[in-house]
Amino acid sequence: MTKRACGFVIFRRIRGMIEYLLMQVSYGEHHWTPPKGHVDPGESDMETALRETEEEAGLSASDLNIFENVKHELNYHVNGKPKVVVYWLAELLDPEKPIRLSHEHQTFKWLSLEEACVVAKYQDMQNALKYFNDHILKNLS
Ligand SMILES: Nc1ncnc2c1ncn2[C@@H]1O[C@H](COP(=O)(O)OP(=O)(O)OP(=O)(O)OP(=O)(O)OC[C@H]2O[C@@H](n3cnc4c(N)ncnc43)[C@H](O)[C@@H]2O)[C@@H](O)[C@H]1O
Repeated sequence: MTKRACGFVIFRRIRGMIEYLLMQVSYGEHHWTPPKGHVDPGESDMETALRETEEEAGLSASDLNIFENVKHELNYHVNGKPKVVVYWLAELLDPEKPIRLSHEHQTFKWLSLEEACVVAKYQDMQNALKYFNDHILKNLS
C-alpha cells in the first residue's frame, strides 16, 4: 500500500529575497524537507498538511497564505514501498515569525532556491521547489 504524506513548501519574502523553509530531521540520515508528515486515518490531505506544519514548525493556518491551487506531488520509494508526498505552496505572512521545532527536527534554515536545491538533495524535491519558484515569479512578484 502506498504511504501518503502532505505538507507545505513555505516561502517568505524578506529583504527583497525569496527564501524557502527546510528542516533537518533528527533521526536516520538527517535529511532535509519542508514540513510534512503522514496522513492519519480520516484526515484530508489539507488537514494533514496543517497539523504537521503546526506540530513541526509551530506555524498555524493564520500564519500562512496557502495557495490551494498550487500543489506538486512527489513519488518515491522508502524501504521498497511506494510513497506519495503532496505539497502546497504557502507564504509566511510575517517573515520574522519564529519557527518552533519539535523533537522530530534538529534544525531549520531559510534558503534561496539555489541553496534549497542543494540541501534538499533529491531531484524530485528540487523540481518541486523550482515549480513553486516559477509560480511565485510569474504570479506573485
Ligand atoms: N530512520 C528513522 N529513525 C527513527 N525514527 C524514524 C526514522 N524514520 C522515520 N522515523 C519516525 O517517523 C516519524 C515521521 O513521521 P511523519 O513526520 O509523520 O512522516 P514523514 O515526514 O513522511 O516521515 P519521514 O521523515 O520518514 O519521511 P521522508 O519521506 O522525508 O523520509 C523517509 C526516507 O526517504 C528519503 N527521502 C526523502 N525525500 C525523498 C525523495 N524526494 N526522494 C527519495 N527519497 C526521499 C529520506 O532520505 C528517508 O530515508 C518521526 O516521528 C520519526 O520518529
